[in-house]
Amino acid sequence: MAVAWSEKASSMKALSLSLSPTSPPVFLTQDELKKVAAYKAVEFVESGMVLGLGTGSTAKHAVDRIGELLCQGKLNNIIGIPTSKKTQEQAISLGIPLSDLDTHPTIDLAIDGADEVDPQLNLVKGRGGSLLREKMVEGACKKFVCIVDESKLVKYLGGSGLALPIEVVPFCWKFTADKLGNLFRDSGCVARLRNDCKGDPFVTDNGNYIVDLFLKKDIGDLQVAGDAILRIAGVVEHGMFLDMATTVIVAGELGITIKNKP
Ligand SMILES: O=C(CO)[C@H](O)[C@H](O)COP(=O)(O)O
Repeated sequence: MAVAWSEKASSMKALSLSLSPTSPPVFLTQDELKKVAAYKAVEFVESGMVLGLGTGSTAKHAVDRIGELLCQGKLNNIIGIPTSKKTQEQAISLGIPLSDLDTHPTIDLAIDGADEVDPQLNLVKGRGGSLLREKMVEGACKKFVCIVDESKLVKYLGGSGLALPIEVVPFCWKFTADKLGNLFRDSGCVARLRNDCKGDPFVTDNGNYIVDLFLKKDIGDLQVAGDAILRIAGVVEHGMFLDMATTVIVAGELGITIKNKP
């Protein structure tokens, strides 16, 4: 479904879409596209749902929108399960009631962004560092709607040239990083510890580190690669979300495309 923009979507009031094929497409910024995808995803939310709340600049728009609809009384009895401390803080500031997986092990719907989306709707996530909680929450969902702007679409995971994040325990992280690099050595892989803005190791919400894998080419069977990564002692989780997204909403210059898992 390609839809032409009728107005610039800098505010959601302005976000009305025209189905007329004659409407000229309007250029939107990347953040506006993220907001468009996020607002579309929130249309799937119904009162009474337990919701997985994603992390990142795209998911932030969805959480804002859910808070706005709650405040307006257009949604009721929502329970949010945040995927990071940052999202937890945002949800609290918006008055979204929160819980956790211990209390709500089944989630109706999760909405979250991604760093890469391949044609089979496999994802790379975790460049924001929240991949472990995201995978736990989104793995517990009946429906996982992934929201991206079109720059996130790739032919194969790793194809953007950006990192595949791996969460590792801090203990002897270099040993683990070397093992990860060796695993994909034939693909020219480089493994690098992620640093924060002060140059110290980036620490996740779970007290772990992130090793970023820069893959130079297609690593082939993703399930096999993911299993091999998880077999390395010291690895906590990897950022490939395979066969997890039930729907991907892509906002692009020509409109919204909704891709559903077959
Ligand atoms: O996986 C994530 C955080 O761990 C994010 O969803 C991913 O990095 C996309 O972020 P953004 O919406 O800011 O582009």
